[in-house]
Amino acid sequence: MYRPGNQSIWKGRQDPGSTRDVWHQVVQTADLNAQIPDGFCFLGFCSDVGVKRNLGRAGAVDGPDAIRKAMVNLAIHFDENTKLTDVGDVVVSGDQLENAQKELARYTTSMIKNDTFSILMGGGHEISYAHGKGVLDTFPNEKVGMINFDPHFDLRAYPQGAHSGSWARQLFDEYENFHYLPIGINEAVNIASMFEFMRKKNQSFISMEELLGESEEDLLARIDYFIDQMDKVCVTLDLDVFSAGVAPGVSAANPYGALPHHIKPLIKKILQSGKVVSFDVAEMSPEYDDGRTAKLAASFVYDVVNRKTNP
Ligand SMILES: N=CN[C@@H](CCC(=O)O)C(=O)O
Ligand SMILES: [Mn+2]
Repeated sequence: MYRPGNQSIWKGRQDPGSTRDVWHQVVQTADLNAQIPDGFCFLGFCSDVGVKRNLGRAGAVDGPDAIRKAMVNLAIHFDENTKLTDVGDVVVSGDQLENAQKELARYTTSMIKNDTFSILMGGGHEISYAHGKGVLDTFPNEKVGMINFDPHFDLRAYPQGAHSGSWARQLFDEYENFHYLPIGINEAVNIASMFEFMRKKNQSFISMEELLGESEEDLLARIDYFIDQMDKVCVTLDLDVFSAGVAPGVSAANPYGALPHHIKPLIKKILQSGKVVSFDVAEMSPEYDDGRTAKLAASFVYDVVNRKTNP
């Protein structure tokens, strides 16, 4: 079920005389069924059905509003030509995850076709099946690469339906033009058959050891190598790639994770490739947060908007 953007959430700090300093002063709201706005659109996916099906900790259903609230006071460092629009949420009705994923994919396709940059906000990582499907349906004859910042491959089987740990497997199963670069893979939390799956599909990955230990230059060379072979790229940031110390508000809190400075320069460089059509941030779970994780998620939304606008 879709619901349009709600202007009442976009309020925050208001310094005397200030009219255009912070995001809540410029973010508009819209109904995607009436018009697809230009610029950047924020679309939430209110779901933790996939997390529950994957036996994770529930709570991500309220993730989109938590991220929005952390975005309201972000500083404006772009000009009047940059439009930011909150286009609301796709909400899972009951257990109807697959229907909601199809709906989110359709809206994503519509936005990309309009040349609108979609920033999708989860919600469990099942958001990325919908995100990937939306991109792949838009470009059926092009090589589409998804870069996933995540300790998990998310290549699990899904005999009882889609879930938060199956989305990449589903995209491989359904699309021959899907290509995948996971970054931050922790061997300890991925079963051996997933490494074998990646080998058979001829896909590479960057481990957590490499993410934390290799030079930025070497990491960027590996990422560039992947992007060079793709026609279009989309990015998903699973907040559980971060250390639990900086991102407690997720289902699978990470004892061996990255810090923001490991990932920020990589995402900035990926955005500079000019091939990125959309971005999602997944697994925001306010239930376990004290505000830290939502602010971290918002800081990446900030980077996406600013690096796309001032590369
Ligand atoms: N999106 C999450 N996927 C992980 C969850 C791991 C966990 O709950 O501990 C996975 O299935 O591996
Ligand atoms: Mn994960």
